[in-house]
Amino acid sequence: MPTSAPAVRCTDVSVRRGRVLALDNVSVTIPTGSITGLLGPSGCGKTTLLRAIVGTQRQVDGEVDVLGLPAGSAALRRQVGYVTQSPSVYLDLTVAQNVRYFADLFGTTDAIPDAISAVGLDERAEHKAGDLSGGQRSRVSIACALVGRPSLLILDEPTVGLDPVLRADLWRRFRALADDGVTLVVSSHVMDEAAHCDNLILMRDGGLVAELSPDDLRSRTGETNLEDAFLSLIEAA
Ligand SMILES: Nc1ncnc2c1ncn2[C@@H]1O[C@H](COP(=O)(O)OP(=O)(O)OP(=O)(O)O)[C@@H](O)[C@H]1O
Repeated sequence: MPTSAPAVRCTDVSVRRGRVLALDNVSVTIPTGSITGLLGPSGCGKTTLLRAIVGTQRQVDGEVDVLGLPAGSAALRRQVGYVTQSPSVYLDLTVAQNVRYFADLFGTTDAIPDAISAVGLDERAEHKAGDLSGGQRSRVSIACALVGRPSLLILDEPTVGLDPVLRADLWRRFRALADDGVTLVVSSHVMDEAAHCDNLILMRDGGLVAELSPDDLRSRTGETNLEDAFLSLIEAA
């Protein structure tokens, strides 16, 4: 189990977006070198919490510390990778050119082959992103984040729209990254993805429901199925 300082510590974080209290006094700790799943129904505040951690969310009340610095600090730009929900890739560039573009920004061109391999796109490296499937484009986005060799990788619903084989493959790759010491935070609204995570942050209506491991979730609720366990936790709240 990781013993170092947490990668992220959120303390009493609240965010209002328009008329909605998107985050309501949320405090969570994300351990280093592990996979943390951020789970909860659509609209519960997952993206807002990820944005607060990355430092792109405006008007955050409370404290968000990332790798020992306030979220959004300039020194974190090279250490935090963020993959947003919709793949942001240049469709007229090849996979390799997309990844190279980010590698040039980070000064890490030597990391290009590894980043492409890590998402299983070696054979597509010279294909235009516009000719790829939606799931493959998502993986190009992930490669663009990986090429900067981030210590903290934030992935917002990276497996949406992927078939079960690709999803399993991507989770294997996330595990390999965590084994290499990278901290991953992965959001999903599909509870069965929780089984791939070391720690879970469960949210509902902008609030924290629980912060625990999948095993603790099962034993606390007496449910083996994680979806049932989440529902049982909500009903008990
Ligand atoms: N730009 C915005 N202006 C006003 N309200 C917003 C804005 N973006 C999000 N919200 C609201 O904030 C709340 C939290 O949204 P958020 O995107 O964080 O949820 P989410 O859990 O990531 O949802 P999903 O799983 O559907 O992506 C929702 O009620 C949403 O309607």
